[in-house]
Amino acid sequence: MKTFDFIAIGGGSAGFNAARVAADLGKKVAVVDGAKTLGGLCILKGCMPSKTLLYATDVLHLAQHGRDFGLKIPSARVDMKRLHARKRAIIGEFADYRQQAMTSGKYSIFRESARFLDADTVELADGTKLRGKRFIIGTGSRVAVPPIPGLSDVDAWTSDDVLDLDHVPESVIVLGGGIVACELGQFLRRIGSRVVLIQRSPNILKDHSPAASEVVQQAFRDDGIDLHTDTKIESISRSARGISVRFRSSGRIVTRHAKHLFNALGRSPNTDGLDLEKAGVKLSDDGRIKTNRWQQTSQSHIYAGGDVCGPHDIVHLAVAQGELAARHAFGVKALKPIDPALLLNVVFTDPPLASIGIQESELQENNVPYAVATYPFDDHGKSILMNATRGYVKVIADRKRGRVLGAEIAGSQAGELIHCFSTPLAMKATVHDMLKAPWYHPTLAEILTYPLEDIAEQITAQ
Ligand SMILES: Cc1cc2nc3c(=O)[nH]c(=O)nc-3n(C[C@H](O)[C@H](O)[C@H](O)COP(=O)(O)OP(=O)(O)OC[C@H]3O[C@@H](n4cnc5c(N)ncnc54)[C@H](O)[C@@H]3O)c2cc1C
Ligand SMILES: NC(=O)c1ccc[n+]([C@@H]2O[C@H](COP(=O)([O-])OP(=O)(O)OC[C@H]3O[C@@H](n4cnc5c(N)ncnc54)[C@H](O)[C@@H]3O)[C@@H](O)[C@H]2O)c1
Repeated sequence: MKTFDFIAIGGGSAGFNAARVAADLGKKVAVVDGAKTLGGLCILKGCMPSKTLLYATDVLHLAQHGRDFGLKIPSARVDMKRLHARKRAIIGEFADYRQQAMTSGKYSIFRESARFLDADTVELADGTKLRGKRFIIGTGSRVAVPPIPGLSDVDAWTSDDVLDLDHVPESVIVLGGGIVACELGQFLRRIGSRVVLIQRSPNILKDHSPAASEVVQQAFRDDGIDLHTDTKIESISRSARGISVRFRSSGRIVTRHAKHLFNALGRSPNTDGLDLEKAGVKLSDDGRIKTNRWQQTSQSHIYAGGDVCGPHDIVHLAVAQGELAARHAFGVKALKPIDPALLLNVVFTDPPLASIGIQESELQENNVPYAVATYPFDDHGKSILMNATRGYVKVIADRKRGRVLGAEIAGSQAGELIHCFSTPLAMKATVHDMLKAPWYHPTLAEILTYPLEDIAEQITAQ
């Protein structure tokens, strides 16, 4: 049996980065991954393919609205074969780069799935047994199939299928209103499909404020998406018209038909088949692996990172968790746990949403006084000339000193603009500190000075 200082089970964002750090610390490392293609979700079927496609439909949408800018663009349409080929080429390059890094000899790679025999040993599907002094479990997540009558009987698409389309589907019913449903539902609509989107809660993107969700909801309605919120799906069935979904909405039963069904109802952690009980690794109530602030599971030498433990399926967090776990496992000094007060979230719809830090709902729940100011994009020079007038920016700060606690942006370039707050939040800066910085004119970023100035005035007036 081979023995390693560190074994990463799963070579995605969490496992790969944990293994890289452990190898850099001079440890003997193994990565075990049972996937047909190495690279992990983000590169192969998550962030990168989805953003390649969404960027293309952002360009398409601008071209189709050329008239608004005084341009004559006779027609702009998607060429799905070319878009598909471009996505494959880009993802192929990213995957090659990652695969080279993984097979460079820095650590041993085992292309099999693993399961625990006990807290120190894993067995691979080919029967190989590996002993580890420390482990990280980074096995990721898979699409969930909730118990909705009929859902498991129809051949529903997942995000994997939508990301690999090489034609425009005539019509699609999207189940769910989370990030996957919204990003890819809008993509489908913008390439020309008829899209119905059915969300259970009163708003899509329910992890964001209702006001931010409404900015995207209005854009979806204007795009022609048949949007239904506050619903309860009763049943799904196959019909002569393809797929039919019956759901309750405002006390009425509504039925919608489409050629295809897209299940975007969430993801579940990949814990099945790992025999975690043999290793003594415990799960939380939500089925994810339970970890402490150093990413240790209930067995202190077994760590977990990424979607398998959460609490958020966000790639920079999976990377940070993997790196932290490896450093902690080998006693690197002066480590800091991941700060939940710096949570950063971006939704790549058009317009996009982004938030960082503590949001108003959390402060209200905890009765924490705060100062807040918002400013609309339709009153800002640069966004007006860009015809990007939907939405607003919001800054939240502590009421005494004006320390920035959080920000929310619903509108053009939100995913880029929100990073104006990353360093100030990490450095515990105040609105006054941020106002000392130069802000170039005319830029979109300059809009942020208005809520910052508003809060500075609120504090002076106290
Ligand atoms: C459509 C889509 C778009 C997304 N877009 C974004 C985005 O824009 N930004 C963002 O931050 N996040 C995004 N995400 C989320 C992000 O992709 C994930 O949070 C992240 O990739 C998870 O990384 P991970 O290391 O936990 O898992 P993965 O990258 O999934 O890695 C898990 C690895 O474990 C392997 N494995 C599983 N079981 C076993 C086993 N028993 N033995 C051995 N190996 C095993 C798998 O083969 C896989 O390679 C998106 C997700 C989706 C679905
Ligand atoms: N831009 C990004 O960072 C990005 C992009 C894509 C995915 N992701 C991550 O991937 C993860 C998975 O995303 P997701 O959108 O698949 O899952 P999700 O859990 O975020 O969303 C699922 C949605 O489906 C709804 N839903 C559940 N059951 C329902 C029912 N019976 N009827 C109607 N609606 C129902 C839920 O209310 C929820 O809004 C997320 O955690 C997300 O953070 C991130």
